[in-house]
Amino acid sequence: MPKESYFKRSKAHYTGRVFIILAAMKITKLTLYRVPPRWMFLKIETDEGITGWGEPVIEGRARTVEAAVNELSEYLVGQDPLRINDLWQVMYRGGFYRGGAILMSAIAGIDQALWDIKGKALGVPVYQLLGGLVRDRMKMYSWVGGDRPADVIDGINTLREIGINTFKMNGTEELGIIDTAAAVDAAVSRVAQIRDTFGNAIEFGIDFHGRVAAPMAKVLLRELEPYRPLFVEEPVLAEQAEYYPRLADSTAIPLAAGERMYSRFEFKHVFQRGGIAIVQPDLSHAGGITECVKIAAMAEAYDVALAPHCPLGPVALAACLQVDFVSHNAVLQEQSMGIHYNRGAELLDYVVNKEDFQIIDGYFAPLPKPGLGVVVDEERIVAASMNVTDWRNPLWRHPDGSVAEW
Ligand SMILES: O=C(O)[C@H](O)[C@@H](O)[C@@H](O)[C@H](O)CO
Ligand SMILES: [Mg+2]
Repeated sequence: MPKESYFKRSKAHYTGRVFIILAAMKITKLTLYRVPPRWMFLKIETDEGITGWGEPVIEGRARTVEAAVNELSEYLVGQDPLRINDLWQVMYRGGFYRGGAILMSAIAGIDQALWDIKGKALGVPVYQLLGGLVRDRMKMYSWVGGDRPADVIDGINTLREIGINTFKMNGTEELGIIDTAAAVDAAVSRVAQIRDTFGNAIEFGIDFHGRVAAPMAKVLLRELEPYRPLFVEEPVLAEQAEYYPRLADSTAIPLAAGERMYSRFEFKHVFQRGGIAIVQPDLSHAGGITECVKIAAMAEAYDVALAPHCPLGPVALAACLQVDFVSHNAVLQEQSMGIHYNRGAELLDYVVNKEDFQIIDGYFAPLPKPGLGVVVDEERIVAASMNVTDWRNPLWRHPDGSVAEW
């Protein structure tokens, strides 16, 4: 049992005349665990016996993020974990270079663990520290169809049996900058089949997954429009963000993006240019809770919805839900249960309080426990980290042998 928490101890010394400032809590150790299927958990320990957990990872580059977290820990050990804002600014600004997938994912996982510590020290869920609940439950969605979107109908039928009615799938397989009518027809017929089978009883987003170049995005959006997908995600790669407003002008389908943008300073250009109806920052890639609540607030000012990206593990999902429950514009939460990447471990395999992640009629309830609200099975994490292979995303090539976007 952790020693009496920092704040309780401090309160006990409030004499009415003087508040004896006790030595602040200190970070004592950071430990990383790479585990199947492709996740990495971070444990931050303190001298008060309170431990926080985070999930810093870039899928396929876990060891690179591990190195970044270890470099940041040189500063963090000995610091007060409750000074989250200052530590975030030091991690972001203190190394001169900033931003990008690796550094922002390292900061994200550390930030998640710091919020976990703070909530545990005060005995409240993180959402209470961010102003309390803005909703009573949070709508979620599930992946169907895998990398090469096949048998989506079976996948949808199976998940509907447990009350899920909102889905996401890949829109295409490899697609050339300019591709054929047959490739377009394959993408459209799959979506037509969903609407034919389920009508409006279900909703679905289509992830172009960065596989579609601007010329083909315009063609596909036009052909998909009659089937009214809930959104089209990453209609083009984030580095082609200048196309978002132009593509948005060509379609009524809401466009979504954000998993490959890593800070407010990237999202602000998207907000200013317009075109994106739903932003999808990833709580484990975009600087963590501290940064994503700011992105959510910016989005709300532009009447843009929030749907945090989360194909990862339970700590990342818990961090997403803490932001969802304080953000008025949060509309949908991705989660990785049954996702085609989860080979070797499933979403809740490392979680003790599985019941808190129950999906009821396609919704999550607020996580009730202090901190992020996830109680990890540390023994299982440590054991799994002993025998882990490095996950890599597939390398796709076009028929002519050139590299294709996966
Ligand atoms: O929307 C999603 O979940 C993502 O596009 C997801 O498929 C990728 O981020 C994948 O995790 C990269 O390795
Ligand atoms: Mg995506």
